[in-house]
Amino acid sequence: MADQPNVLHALSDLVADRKASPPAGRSYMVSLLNGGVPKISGKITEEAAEVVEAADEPGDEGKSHLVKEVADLVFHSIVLLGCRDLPWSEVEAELGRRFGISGIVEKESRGNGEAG
Ligand SMILES: N=c1c2ncn([C@@H]3O[C@H](COP(=O)(O)OP(=O)(O)OP(=O)(O)O)[C@@H](O)[C@H]3O)c2ncn1[C@@H]1O[C@H](COP(=O)(O)O)[C@@H](O)[C@H]1O
Repeated sequence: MADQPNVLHALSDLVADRKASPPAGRSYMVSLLNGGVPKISGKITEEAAEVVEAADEPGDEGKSHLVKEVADLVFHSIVLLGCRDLPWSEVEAELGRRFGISGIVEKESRGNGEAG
């Protein structure tokens, strides 16, 4: 699975499956889903802080740590989306919609001021 390009979709599908039919055994995903938005949001806050901490760690070890922390953040974000019955494909579609549009232009189109 780790080498497959669509692991994000597979994880998103798994969240929906776990939500619909929680397995009998231990499942971290199910423990997150049982805690709902407050629990998952708390983990996302923690994971975001860990990404920031890892961001400027030196060398290859620091880079490897940063990758792991970003993976944790993305994983928990996918679980949050699933908790709200949203598939990862909605995020991809939104990023696809924005692709090629300057962030400054895109933010102006939201009607709430300048980017950055
Ligand atoms: N991709 C993940 C995944 N990424 C991160 N995690 C868990 O997220 C948690 C991260 O929490 P913490 O940061 O508190 O962990 P930590 O050990 O303190 O880490 P650091 O603080 O050192 O960064 C750990 O328990 C990780 O195991 C994940 N748990 C599950 N998955 C996927 O979800 C699938 C289903 O999982 P279960 O529902 O548990 O079977 C698995 O097969 C995996 O494919």
